[in-house]
Amino acid sequence: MLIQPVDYRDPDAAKKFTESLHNTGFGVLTNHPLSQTLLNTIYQEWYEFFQTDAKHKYNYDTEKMDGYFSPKVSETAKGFAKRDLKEFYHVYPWGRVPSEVSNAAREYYEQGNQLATELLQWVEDHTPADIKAKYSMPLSDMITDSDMTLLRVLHYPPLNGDEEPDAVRAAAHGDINLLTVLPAATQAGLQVLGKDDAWHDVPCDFGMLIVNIGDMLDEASQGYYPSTIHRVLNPTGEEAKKSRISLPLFLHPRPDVVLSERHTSGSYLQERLRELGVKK
Ligand SMILES: O=C(O)CCC(=O)C(=O)O
Ligand SMILES: [Fe+2]
Repeated sequence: MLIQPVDYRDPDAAKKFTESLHNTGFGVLTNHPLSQTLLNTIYQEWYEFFQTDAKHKYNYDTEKMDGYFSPKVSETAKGFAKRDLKEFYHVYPWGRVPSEVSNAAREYYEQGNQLATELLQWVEDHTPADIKAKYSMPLSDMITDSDMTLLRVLHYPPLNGDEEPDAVRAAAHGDINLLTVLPAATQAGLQVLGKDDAWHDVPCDFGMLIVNIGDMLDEASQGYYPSTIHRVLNPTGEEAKKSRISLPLFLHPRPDVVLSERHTSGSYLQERLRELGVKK
């Protein structure tokens, strides 16, 4: 399976990009409008933040889910026994941002949310009529005034060899939300499970933007846009001595939005968070 990067400036970008999402659950954009300077600032200052004990002042709120998730509470992917080798911080528009970092993450949240909104419109415009007829409302309306979209700043620490056997940076999982927007991280490692049942590297050259479908859009589109399983591999050799920082933005609808006959966005999220072991 080859995920073919699409140039955001191509007049046919929306068509090519949504075809890729339909066929693979993933799409990759080049020449996207997100500021690389802003991304570099975030990678640098949050890397430094994760090196300090200050992070513990912001331990995550078990109800609202904003704040810092240490490696001890980090997610266990559905069906796995070992926790992922990662720590992360959830930024919500109404939530806490550490005083140790600048406003860059909030600025990026705005930019990322705007682009995600445009890409969701592409998805909607290229949904076949029979599938579209089953959306409870236009996709763009599902996110209007939503304050559930979250920016996750992820730090995968260097591996020192005493990790539990079988523990990986991110075990195979699908995302919960509608769409995920993920700028190329500071290191390779992201792979997607193809229809051929083999793992494939996701193109991740510097400056690329990776977008993938989450379970909520899979549910609402009855699988037309498939949520695809992905993982982050442990690096080896010299790469293992380095941290990896990545920055997924998870686009979420309002909790009251009806996704399907079975689920609202709210009921779906609560079920999935319990499965991940981060919520009781
Ligand atoms: O770090 C990455 O490249 C991907 C992270 C991811 O899949 C997630 O947090 O859901
Ligand atoms: Fe993911």
